[in-house]
Parts: sequence; structure tokens; C-alpha cells
Amino acid sequence: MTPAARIAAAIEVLADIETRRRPAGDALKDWGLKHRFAGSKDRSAIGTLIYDALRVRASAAWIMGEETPRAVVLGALRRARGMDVAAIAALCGAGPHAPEPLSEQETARLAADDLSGAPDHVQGDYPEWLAPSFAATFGDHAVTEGRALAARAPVDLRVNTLRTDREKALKALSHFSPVTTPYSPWGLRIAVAPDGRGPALAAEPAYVKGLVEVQDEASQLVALLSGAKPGWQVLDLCAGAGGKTLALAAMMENKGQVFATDTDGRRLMPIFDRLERSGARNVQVRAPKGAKPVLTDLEGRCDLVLVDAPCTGTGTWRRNPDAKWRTRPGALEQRRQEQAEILREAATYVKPGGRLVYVTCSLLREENEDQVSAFLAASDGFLPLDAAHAAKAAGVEALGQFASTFGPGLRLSPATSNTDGFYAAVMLRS
Ligand SMILES: C[S@@+](CC[C@H](N)C(=O)[O-])C[C@H]1O[C@@H](n2cnc3c(N)ncnc32)[C@H](O)[C@@H]1O
Repeated sequence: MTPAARIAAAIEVLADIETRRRPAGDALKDWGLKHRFAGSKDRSAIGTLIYDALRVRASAAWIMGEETPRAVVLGALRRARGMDVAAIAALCGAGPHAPEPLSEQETARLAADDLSGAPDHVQGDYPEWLAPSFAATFGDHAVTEGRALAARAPVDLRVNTLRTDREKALKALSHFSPVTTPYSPWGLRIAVAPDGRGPALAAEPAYVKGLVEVQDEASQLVALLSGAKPGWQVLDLCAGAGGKTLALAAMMENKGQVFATDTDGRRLMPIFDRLERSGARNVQVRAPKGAKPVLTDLEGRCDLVLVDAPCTGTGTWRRNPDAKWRTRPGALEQRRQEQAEILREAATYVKPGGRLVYVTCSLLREENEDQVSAFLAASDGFLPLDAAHAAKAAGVEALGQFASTFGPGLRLSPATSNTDGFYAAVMLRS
């Protein structure tokens, strides 16, 4: 396919996403099935363009003066790709499968690229319904944080210390030119190519042999902050596919026990292969059994309970630009209620002298500091550990600079720590 035909295809797929409210991945897959002549490079280029368009959907539509899929894709070529109007004009109308030629108005709007007068949520490319939460969390930095969340993310890997060390992993992956991450002692970072393609890791020997796992640096850091030690009894209450579970097992050097559970058994499915690959042998997966409790024996027994809570996922928009527009306004309140319930339950498994660590991949204070403060106010016997202290104790003193000013815990974000957005608070039970 020509570059112009790929743009026309991206407009078509974006129309499908918007009119049928479909996840981008599903719409792209369907398009590929119906257009078998398109090769993997074509599909990847179309997908990258759609994700770039979703990153800057609001600002692209604003500069174009309309919200049609065509306007969003053309605006994104300008705003996300930095193409000038002549380059965009050269693609439109270039052959039978290209988008229609630019109109005079489109040419003028692309040339002006004018965001003056746009509200913060448009300038920062986040949903209007989240504007009050962004303002409450970031104040004057809301646009900066939104823009950083609208950028592409690198691929971060966690070196699995059960199998190797960072030097050896760096060598094994040297053909991808990885660099070490600034904060996590286990982190490697690989830049994505200008076409948006990341490294093909699934077939990479270092990955297949479990030397590395894909995990954003912030996700590694919140596991590190938990302070898990060899020999501990640890409950990973919202284990999902096991990203944090694997990091905890490595921190514990396979000594002690990690209990990994999740109310959604399907989400736990990938954990079994991942455990096998990683060489983690101290993890017991407690899959849900209908209404039958599966954790009763752990009540009051755990040194550490990690709550990697369900959340709006605002911190991961760099990797899921689709999600920022698909999340509905009611979701924040629903997540808040779930988080409060999970925290109450999690507290029952912590032994006296043990710790409860609350984590989200959201940046919103309603899901983070406010949630933890409300839990602490309502529960006897838990005290927050100062964030700078927790960071120092975990060997990542530099994270103290990200201590929250709204309450307990610390917050990482693309704009401040150049990671995904995460929040973590450590609470100690007396
Ligand atoms: C942020 S995800 C976990 C990600 C995972 N820890 C990782 O590192 O890959 C949150 C998980 O919480 C689970 N969840 C939701 N409500 C729950 C509850 N009441 N108890 C336990 N898990 C719950 C969801 O099914 C989801 O898998």
C-alpha cells in the first residue's frame, strides 16, 4: 500500500471505531481480515497512525474545526507527526486509493495549527469530563501532564534477577540498543522506531528464556517500594496477569510465599506461563472458586498485602490512547467504590507489624491520596509510611522527589518521571 492509501485506511478504521464505539484493536483486526492484500507492515503503519490520532484526538479536531475521522487523522499528521501542510497535501489526492485532496479550508487550518482559545482539556488531549479531576490533581500543570500522556511510550523491560543480571541482559539485547532506566535497578529501555514499531520480543531468546519481562519502569518501582523481603508471606490481591507478582517473587529470591489472586479468573490465565518462564517457584495462584472464599487462611497472617487496584488507568494512556476516550464518566465513581471495598478487605489479611501497599496506574487524586486518606481515617491500626522514607528504604531514594503534596504516597507520571503514571502508598499496621 502507498503511504496515502494507509492514511485513507486509517480514516476508514477510525470511522468504524467512532461510529460503532469499538475498541481500536477489534476494528483494526476486522479491517485486516477484510483487506487481506494488506501486509503486516501496512497493518502496523495503519495501527500506529490510528493510535497517534487517538493520542491527540481533541487537539487535532480543534485545529481542523470539526470532529470527523478525516479531520482527526489529518490534524494528527500535523500535531502528532509534525508534518507540514505541503507534505499532507502531497499525500491527499495522490492516486486512486488516497484520501480526497485537501479543501481550501483544511489547507488553511493545517497551516495555522491554531490552538489559541482552546480549553485545557483540548490542549492537553484528555476527556472534558475529567477536566475537574485533572485540575484538582495537577493545577497549572494539567496541560503539560496531558500532553506527556499523549506522547508515545518506549518499551521498558524488567530484568528478571531470578535468571540473570542487568549487565548480562543488556548484552543479550544489545541489537535493540537498550539503555538502563534512571530509577529502577532492574530496568532496561528500548526506544520505539519512528514508525512506532517496538522490538519483536515474543521471538527474542532473552525474552523466551525469561531473562526479561515487559514492564513499565513505574510498575517496577511500585513493586520495589512495597519492600517485599525473602521469607515473607505476601498476598498480591489484584494480581491480574501477574506483572507485580513476578517482580515480588524476584525481590524475594524465591524464598517465602506469594499468594496471587484476582476476582476475575480469566485475568489470571497468563500468569501460569509467565511464572514458568521466569523461574519463580514461590508463587501460589489462588484462582477464585465461585462464592467459596479462597483466602480465609491468610487472615491476619501476611507480612505484605499488595493492592494493585482496578482504576481508571489514566496513567497508562501513552500505551492505551484508545482507553482515554472509551472510559465513561461513571467509571471514576465506580472504581472509587471498588477501591474502597478492596482496601477494607485487604486490611484483614495484614498481620500486626505488617504492611499494606496501595497502588494504582491512575494519576487522579480521587483514586489515590483521597482514597488512602479516607481508608486511614476509617481504620484503626494503620499508619502511612512517609513516601521519602519508603523510597529510601527500598533503595530508590531519588523517588522521594515524587512524594505527593496531597496526602500519603508518591506519584510518578510521564511528565515528571518519564514513566507511566502510577501512585503508591505504603501503610504499616501497628
Ligand atoms: C490493575 S489490574 C492488576 C494488574 C496486575 N497486578 C499486574 O501487575 O499485571 C487490577 C485487577 O484487579 C482485579 N480486581 C477487581 N476487583 C477486585 C477485587 N475485589 N479483589 C481482587 N481483585 C480485583 C481486576 O480483575 C484486575 O485484574
